[in-house]
Order: sequence, then structure tokens, then C-alpha cells
Amino acid sequence: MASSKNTFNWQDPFNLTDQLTDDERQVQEAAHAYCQEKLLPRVQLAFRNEQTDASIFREMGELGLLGATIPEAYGGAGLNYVCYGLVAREVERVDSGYRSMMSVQSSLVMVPINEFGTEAQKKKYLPKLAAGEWIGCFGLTEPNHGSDPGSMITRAKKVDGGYSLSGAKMWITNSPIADVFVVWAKDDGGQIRGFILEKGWKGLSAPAVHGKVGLRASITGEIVMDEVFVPEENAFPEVRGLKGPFTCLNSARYGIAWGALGAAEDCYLRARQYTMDRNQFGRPLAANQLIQKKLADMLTDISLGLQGCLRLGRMKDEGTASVELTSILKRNSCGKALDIARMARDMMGGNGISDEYGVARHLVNLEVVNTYEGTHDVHALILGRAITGIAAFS
Ligand SMILES: Cc1cc2nc3c(=O)[nH]c(=O)nc-3n(C[C@H](O)[C@H](O)[C@H](O)COP(=O)(O)OP(=O)(O)OC[C@H]3O[C@@H](n4cnc5c(N)ncnc54)[C@H](O)[C@@H]3O)c2cc1C
Repeated sequence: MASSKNTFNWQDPFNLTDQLTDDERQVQEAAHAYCQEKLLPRVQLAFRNEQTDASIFREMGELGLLGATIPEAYGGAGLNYVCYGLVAREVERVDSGYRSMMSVQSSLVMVPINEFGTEAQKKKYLPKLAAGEWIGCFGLTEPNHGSDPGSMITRAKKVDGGYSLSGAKMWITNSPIADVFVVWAKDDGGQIRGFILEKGWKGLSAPAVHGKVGLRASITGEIVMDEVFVPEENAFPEVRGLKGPFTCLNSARYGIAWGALGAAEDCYLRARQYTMDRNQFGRPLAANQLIQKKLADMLTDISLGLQGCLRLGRMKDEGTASVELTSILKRNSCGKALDIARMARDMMGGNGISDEYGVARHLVNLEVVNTYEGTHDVHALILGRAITGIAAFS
């Protein structure tokens, strides 16, 4: 006989909430409240008008949502990876663009400064980034080098007292409004090194890229460097090669794995409600077997995916997570979320196309999320290499 202990919960089949600690639940609830009360009401117009609201960084900073895993001594929240994932899920439940703004600041800018920076760099940059007082961006991709960043052409030439950086970065989240630029460039010996640049430095500009059909609430731009002088104190002293950028990407990809499923959950819940409310042929759409199968597929993929993310978060917190595991989940979450958003859009018929219903926005956002931070296929190649021992890309 079924008791309340084994009743199926169509919103949380694995009772994920019960697997969290009290602290983790509190972080999730605080993030959920902020996102639903403050971000959701703005997103439709922000997306429609391609407007990025920079005050969001300050708001997130006040709530401790920036640099969640960075130690409190540097202004971070000192939380575990599970908390970081839960926050990403709540932010992306509203919009992948808002999650992108947060991920770049937290994982791609604060993580490398925390991991590879000098004490002086950490003290100077991390507290202001954590507060959202400064906005950060991360420049790895170039116009002609995306999936293959090892072939980058941006150069850091040694000069008296520092380096002279020249080159261009493309598709850089936050760059037109950034105060702090973490940029990767090759030194005179051809080794990749990381540098922290600041807005206003001579030779540095960050023009916006317009006309994106996805992630329109998150500004994207270039970083153009024309012999920008970077003092020695602004170089990461030790880290060399792709290990530097890949360490940050690994953290951001983990957040994306949670976040994409947040967007998928929003699509699933909206499609469920819509098909319960709308009648065709004299009964609710949800009364049809085809519709119910789609809802079942959505819930299956979301709930299995979230369990995987929670497990990866626990492994990251224990220090036992391989990078390939992040590839499995970044790839799975993005691919499944895209399918779910497309299905939800279809189930809402013509209304699904309107930006009032949210799902088409998630769909075009997720197209980007599936591509950035390692495309869906590049993550398959990373996994293929681990499975066979043979690199199909080099
Ligand atoms: C809105 C947005 C924001 C972004 N933000 C940032 C940011 O903040 N910082 C940053 O550095 N970058 C950022 N990016 C860049 C992003 O990471 C790259 O677009 C991504 O890595 C893919 O590179 P690419 O666009 O050059 O595509 P390409 O590398 O040219 O890939 C094109 C296609 O070829 C496939 N492909 C590539 N190599 C292989 C292979 N060996 N075998 C089989 N298939 C292959 C890919 O899977 C893809 O389908 C952003 C991109 C977008 C769109």
C-alpha cells in the first residue's frame, strides 16, 4: 500500500531537495526568491530589446551569489560546489543570459584569480568582483580559434616592467561593460599565460556584438588589444598552457550542467500547465497520449540529469571529480534541455513562438549554451578520447 513516503512527486521524483543539507536548501531558496521576484519580471523586455542590466551584478553581489565558492577572506561566499550548482539552476530557470553573466564573473574571472593569482591580485580584485562593484570578463576565444584555443594568436611580448599584449578575442560575455579582463595570450616562448587587464588601459577596447538571436539579455563583445601594456604584477605568475583556462572552464561547465536543467524545468512546467489549461477537440491537450509521453520524457531527462549534477557536485566537493565527468554532464544537460525546450515550444503551438510564453527564449538561449564552453560535439570528443585512449582531435 502506498504511503506518503513512497508517493510519486511529479515535480521532484528523486526527492532531490531531501538530499540537500539545511544550508544548501537555504541557499537554493534565497536564490529562487531573488530570481523569481527580481529577475523574472525584467527578462522579457531585456531579451526583446537586447538590454543588459548591469545593476544585476550588484544585486547578486549583495546576496552572495557571485564567487559562491571563493573563500570569505576574499569576499566570496565560501560555499560548496553543490550550492554553486543550485544557484546556477535557479538563475537559469529564469534566463541562460543571466546565468552566463554570473558564471563568467564567478567561474571564469574569480576562479582563476583565486587559483592562479598572487596575494596582491586576490586582495585587489576578488572583493570588488564578489560585491558586483566590478564586472569581469574572460577572453579565450578568438575570431579564428574557438574549439581549438591552443592555436590562439594573441601575443604577450615581454617588455620592460611587463608585457605588451596584441590580438583580438571574440564572443566575450560581459566585455563591453567589463572593468576587469582576464585574458589568455601566448608569451615569447609560445606558452599560454593569463593576464588581468583593466578598463581604460591604453590600446584596450571592447566593442559590443549586436544581433544575437539568443542570450540577448547578456551582452557579448570583442576584446581588441593593440599593444596594451600589462605590468608584471598583473600576470598570473606560475600557470602555463591550457591548464589555466581549462581550470576555469571546468568550473563554469559544471554550473552550466545544473543551469541548463533549470531552463529545462521551466519549459517542462510551462508546457505542463499550458496543456492542462488549453482545450482542443473538446478536452485538455494534456489528455492526449502524445502530450503525456512528451511530459514523461521531459521529466525523465530532467530528474536523471539533476541526480547526475548533484553527484558531480558532491564529487567536486570531495575532490574526486574528473574533468570528463563534467563533459558528460555539460553535454547531457545542454542536449536534453534543448530537446525539452523545443518540445515545449511545439506543445504550445503558435503561442509557443511568442516571447510572452518564455519557452522560445529558452530554446534560442540553449542553442548558445550548447555551443559555448566546449560544443556538444567537442565534449563527445573529450569523452571519446577517455573511452578509447585515442584523441580524434589534437
Ligand atoms: C553568446 C556567446 C558567449 C560567449 N562567451 C565567451 C566568453 O565569455 N569567453 C570566451 O572565451 N568565449 C566565449 N564564447 C565563445 C565560445 O566558447 C565558442 O563559440 C565555442 O568554443 C565554439 O567555438 P567557435 O564558435 O569558434 O566554433 P568552432 O570551433 O569553429 O566550431 C564550429 C563547429 O565545428 C565543430 N568542431 C570543431 N572542431 C571539431 C572537431 N575537431 N571535430 C568535429 N567537430 C568539430 C564544433 O563542434 C561546432 O559544431 C561565447 C560564445 C557565444 C556565442
